[in-house]
Amino acid sequence: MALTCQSLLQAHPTAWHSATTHPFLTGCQSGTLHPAQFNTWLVQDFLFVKDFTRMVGRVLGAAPDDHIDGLLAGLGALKDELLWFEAKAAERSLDLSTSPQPTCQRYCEFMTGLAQQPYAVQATALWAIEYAYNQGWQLPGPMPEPYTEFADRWGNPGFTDYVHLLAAQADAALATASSEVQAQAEAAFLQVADLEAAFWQMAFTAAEAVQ
Ligand SMILES: Cc1ncc(C[n+]2csc(CCO)c2C)c(N)n1
Repeated sequence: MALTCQSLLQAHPTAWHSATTHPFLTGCQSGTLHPAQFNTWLVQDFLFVKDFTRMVGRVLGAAPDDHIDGLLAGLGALKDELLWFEAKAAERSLDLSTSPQPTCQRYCEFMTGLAQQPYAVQATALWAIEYAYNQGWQLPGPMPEPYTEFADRWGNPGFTDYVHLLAAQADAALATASSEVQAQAEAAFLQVADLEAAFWQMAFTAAEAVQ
């Protein structure tokens, strides 16, 4: 039977739980997160999203005809996303021209390496990266200010629909993939889960020194 996004979630509940639940997110919800922790995340995630945009461009280059529309819509939304990150950073007087931390760097290198993988693997990783935020920002429950807009941005019905589309596209590609490619897709899913958990941890601890 072909691998699907749903079967990946069912096979790896612990890894996915670590990717989508973290004291960083519950700290936003309870109001106990230190601003330095949030600001570290904001700056590093801007750097991440810039590289993610390049990755989506490469996925588009590998996509079958009937996946182009959906990926183009995602790329269009990323233009607004990057401007929004810049506005949020300006509100907080944060300098975005900083270096990526090692964990962010590692995640960006993973995304660069995906270009060498078959489209089914790229589509699976793209879905997992987006779904991690779609779930992670919603799971703690309603977010108080100043985090409400962050949770709404990735929890709103339009973004949730987009993530469902990405899952359908990944499932379609996996349906005709060899067992070797399916195994590569599973490995990529687990790498995304690990990198997501590490990214939260990076923001949560990196700021301790300046608290
Ligand atoms: C570490 C990290 N992982 C996943 C995302 C999710 N994500 C990447 S780009 C984007 C905008 C819409 O496509 C979203 C929600 C993130 N931001 N940061």
